[in-house]
Order: sequence, then C-alpha cells, then structure tokens
Amino acid sequence: MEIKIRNLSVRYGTTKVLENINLDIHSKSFLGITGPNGGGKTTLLKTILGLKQPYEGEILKRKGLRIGYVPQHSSFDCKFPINVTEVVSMGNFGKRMKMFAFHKKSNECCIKKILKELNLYEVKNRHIGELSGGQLQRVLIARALCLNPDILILDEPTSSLDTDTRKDIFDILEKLSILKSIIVVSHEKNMLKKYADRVVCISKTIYFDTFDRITS
Ligand SMILES: Nc1ncnc2c1ncn2[C@@H]1O[C@H](COP(=O)(O)OP(=O)(O)OP(=O)(O)O)[C@@H](O)[C@H]1O
Repeated sequence: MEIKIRNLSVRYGTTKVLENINLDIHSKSFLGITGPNGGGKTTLLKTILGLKQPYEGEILKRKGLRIGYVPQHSSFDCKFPINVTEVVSMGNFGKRMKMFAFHKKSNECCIKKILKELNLYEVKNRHIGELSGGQLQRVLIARALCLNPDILILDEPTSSLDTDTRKDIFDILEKLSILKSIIVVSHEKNMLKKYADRVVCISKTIYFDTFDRITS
C-alpha cells in the first residue's frame, strides 16, 4: 500500500470542500478521479501532495514514497524562454537543489532516456511555446518522471486535447502504471473506464466507486 486516506475532511475557511474521504492507493495501480466542477478533486490532490492540510482525518504515506505531480498544462507559461530539455531538467532540482544539476552525466543520461520514452527526443531543443498541446503535456509528464516517482499525480492531463492525443496520453499513463501508481483527475469518464483499475467520483465525498480490475 502506498497511501491510506482515512476520514479526510478539508475546508477552505469554514467551507467544507471534502468530507469523510477514505481511499487506499495501491502500488502499481491506476486510479481515476472524476466528478462535477468544484467537487473537490484538485483539493484532494493538493492535500495528498501536502500543499493543503487536512481539517480532520489523515493521509498516511509509505516511508520514502516519492510523488511526482503534473499540473494542468494550461497553467504553464509558454512565453517563458526555455526549451524542452531545460523544462524536463527542472524535475531534478528538487533532488539536488543545485542550478546546474542537469549537467551531471547521470542526469543527462536519465533525461535522454525519458525524452526518448515519451517521444520528445526529436523536439528536445524546441522552444516550449512552439509545442502542440499533446507535446507540452508529455514534457510536463517527463519533468515529473525525472525524480523516478513511485506515484505520478496528474490534474486533467487531457483537457483541451483532441481525441487521438488524449488516447496517446492515456496510453503513456497505462505503460507507466506497470511500474508506478498513477492518479489521474479527469472528466473523461470513458477513458477512465477503459484505462483505470478503479474510478472514484468525488463531490465533497466519494459517491460512486468502481473496483473493476483492482490489483493489490
Ligand atoms: N484556495 C481556495 N480558497 C477558497 N476556496 C477554494 C480554493 N480552492 C478551491 N476552492 C473551492 O473549493 C471547491 C473545490 O475546488 P476544487 O478545485 O478542488 O474542485 P474540482 O473538483 O477540482 O473542480 P474542477 O473540476 O472545476 O477543476 C470549489 O468550490 C472551489 O471554489
């Protein structure tokens, strides 16, 4: 078990946003989270990441657990003068906290491998503002993979992408879930049904839960 969420409630001020959430995140599983706008999905991710504190209950994480986070690609500033390799390399800063960490040989090899795996090697020197939505999403996934996380958390990774590109992103996530746990917030219910082991619907609390192909 990677994460246990027990009786979790979260508030903004006096407003209850999440109430009595109980959820287990298993190793090498694919969890889909869906639900209406404002239902608390992003708040749940932020609480798992430690960016928001529980009001009640707790989130228990396995000791040494590494979590990677992929924010919505629309939140990334594409005007910033930086290329694909530089953005992916930013994922290493958390580990070494040194500006030039990515010049080290081992990091260079690791970044090259990730760029190739995510089919980004051909565009490695391209300015970030010159990428398609799908390429940018893959860059953000690559950046999160730099620290070799045990869990990869993604917030609406396919919003505003076309159908084929959405499928590409979910195919990548499915491959990654062989070695890591994946948690995806998405409104794409059909994609979640097809790819996830488990899908939970959240509107303040979990009101719908499927355990189709759960692995432990
Ligand atoms: N920093 C904040 N301060 C106060 N209220 C907030 C804050 N962030 C979110 N909220 C409120 O908490 C509720 C849940 O928001 P959240 O972003 O978690 O929902 P969501 O399910 O991810 O929505 P969406 O599908 O629209 O992205 C909403 O009513 C939102 O307005």
